[in-house]
Formats: sequence, structure tokens, C-alpha cells
Amino acid sequence: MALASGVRFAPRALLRPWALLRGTTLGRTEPAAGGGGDGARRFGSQRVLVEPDAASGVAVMKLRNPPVNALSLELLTELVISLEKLENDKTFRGIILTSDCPRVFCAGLDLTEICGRNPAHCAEYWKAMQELWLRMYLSSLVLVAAINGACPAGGCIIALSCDCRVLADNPKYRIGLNETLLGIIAPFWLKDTYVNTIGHRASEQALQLGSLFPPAEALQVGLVDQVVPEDQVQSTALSEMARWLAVPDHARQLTKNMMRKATADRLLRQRDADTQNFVSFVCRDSIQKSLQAYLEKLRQRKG
Ligand SMILES: CCCCCCCCCCC/C=C/C(=O)SCCNC(=O)CCNC(=O)[C@H](O)C(C)(C)COP(=O)(O)OP(=O)(O)OC[C@H]1O[C@@H](n2cnc3c(N)ncnc32)[C@H](O)[C@@H]1OP(=O)(O)O
Repeated sequence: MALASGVRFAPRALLRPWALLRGTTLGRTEPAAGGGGDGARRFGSQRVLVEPDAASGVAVMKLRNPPVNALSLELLTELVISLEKLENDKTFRGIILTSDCPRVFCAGLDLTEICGRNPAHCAEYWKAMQELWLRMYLSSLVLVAAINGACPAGGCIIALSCDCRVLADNPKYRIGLNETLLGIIAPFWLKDTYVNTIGHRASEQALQLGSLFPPAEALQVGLVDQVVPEDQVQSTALSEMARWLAVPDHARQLTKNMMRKATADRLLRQRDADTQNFVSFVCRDSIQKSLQAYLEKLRQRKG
């Protein structure tokens, strides 16, 4: 991912993503409803819809993995590929990330990817999670999260990897890292991302308590930058984007890199160990039991 200056952000580490896209439609381009010219053409994949606007240099990227945009291996992979595609296209300077699923921005890790799965699968899954975080956190593009639904755990991490967050003002749309309530632990790089955003003391409290913040509290603690009525989330995200794009790219990109590189490097240095920790932790019988119980609770809650 070369910057105009020649500085490189995240190394191309993972990636065999194409191999994961069995049966998906990534790369398909189709006219947007009512659209005409190039700027109105959309592309994407089964789970990530991209609506590019060439004139403004901004693409809207919509997560659409119903019912709750759980981060399945396929969704992670498709997100990385869509992001890479936009980054490699010089037309684009910014992405607005939002959800196509009603009431949920992203439910976090797809627990079915780590419940009852073998260690090799869990490792592959976690590497894909690391890869998406690295790519987003160090993206040369401006990323604005238009959070139009609940945003727990991994969903919060996706939002925190963006440069700016706009949250819809609905008490049901809570955001935070609630891992401890599931009996699991946010790894150091998620913790670092939290600390970088809301500071040490607030993170210490929120991480241990597994706090999910309603909009007003999320704003107060600094987890989000704006809370607006639901029907103004997209327009506010666009206004925020304009503010960020008013800054010359090279200066903004180098500053972003300066602010975030040390955090990303920490994971890059320990990526294999982090994967091993994750796998040995989630594959423990006790953790499998509590994840299973949590999933069961979610399923029963429905009826
Ligand atoms: C020292 C070692 C260090 C190693 C550390 C290892 C630990 C790693 C930690 C990694 C960090 C990230 C963790 C996560 O992201 S864990 C996931 C946490 N997510 C949640 O807790 C959210 C759970 N979901 C909800 O609260 C609600 O679903 C939500 C508010 C998002 C939406 O509510 P709604 O009422 O609209 O929808 P339902 O609850 O009815 O759900 C619909 C169906 O979706 C299923 N579902 C929901 N969430 C998930 C999920 N995360 N994964 C898989 N499936 C999910 C739910 O069961 C329903 O399914 P059915 O239709 O089959 O009933």
C-alpha cells in the first residue's frame, strides 16, 4: 500500500483471499438503481456492497451479511478485497462504512466460526481478523464509520479502525468491547486501539466491565465523534468526510501513519504468537462451553 510519498503502510501479509471467495460474486460491477454514468456504478461482492462516487472520490461500503453482519471468514475476506480495490484506484480518497442490515452495524466475530471448529480453522479465521484490522487501521484512505445499528465487540473494532465515527441516536445502538461478558479477552491490539481512542483509565474500566455504551455515553467517553438522529447519519458522515478530505492527502496520510504505526507494528511483530494465543484460548473446553452457552442464549432470546 504505497503512499504518494512512497511510504508503505501495511505489508501485504495474509493473503490468499481470492481462494476464500468460493461461489461469491466479487468484482461484479452493475449500475446502481437509477444510476447512469461511471460515478453511479456499484460493485462489490455478496456481503459487501460498494457504491462509488467517482466525482467526489468517496465510496460508500455497506456490510450486508444478514441478519447481523457477523464477521464470518467470507465477510472479512470480502472486506479486505473491497478495501484493497478502492485503495488501488486513485479515483478514491475516502470510504464511508455502514450497514445494509437493519438495526445492526456489526455483531462482531461470527461466533459460529470459533465454536466447535478445529484449531486450523480458528487460526485461519483469526489471521483474517488481524488482516482486516491492519488494513483498515493503516488505510491511506479516510474511513468514516456511519454507525446505523448495534456495534458490539468486533463491530466496535471495525468502527474504531476508522478515522471518524458517526453514531445514530438510538438507545438500542450500543457500542463497546463487551468481550469479558462472554468470558473472553480482547487481545492486546484491540486493547491498544481502545486506549488510543478513549484513553487508559476509561479503557481499563470499560474493558473489564465489558461496557456497551448507549449513544450519549459513547459520545461522552470519546468512542464516537458525533451522535445524530438516525436519518442524518449518512449526511453527517458525508460532511465529516468533506472535513477530512479538505486536508492534503500526503500530510494527512503521513500524520495518520505517525499516530498509528507503533500500534500496528506491535501486532505485526507478534502476529504468529497472537494467533497461537487466540487458538489455544478459544479451543479450551471451558471457553468453548461458555461461547456455546452465549450463542444458545442469543438464539433463545429470539423467540
Ligand atoms: C490470553 C489470550 C488472548 C486471546 C483472546 C481470545 C478472544 C478474542 C476476542 C476477540 C474480540 C472480538 C470478539 C467478538 O466480537 S465476540 C462477538 C461479540 N458479539 C456480541 O456479543 C453480539 C451478540 N449479538 C447481539 O447482541 C445481538 O444479536 C445484536 C444486538 C447484534 C442484534 O440483535 P437482534 O435482536 O437484532 O438479533 P438477534 O439477537 O435475534 O440475532 C439474530 C441471529 O444472529 C445470531 N447472532 C447474533 N450475534 C451473533 C454473532 N456474533 N455470531 C454469530 N451469530 C450471531 C443470533 O444467534 C440469531 O441467530 P438465529 O437467527 O439462528 O437465532
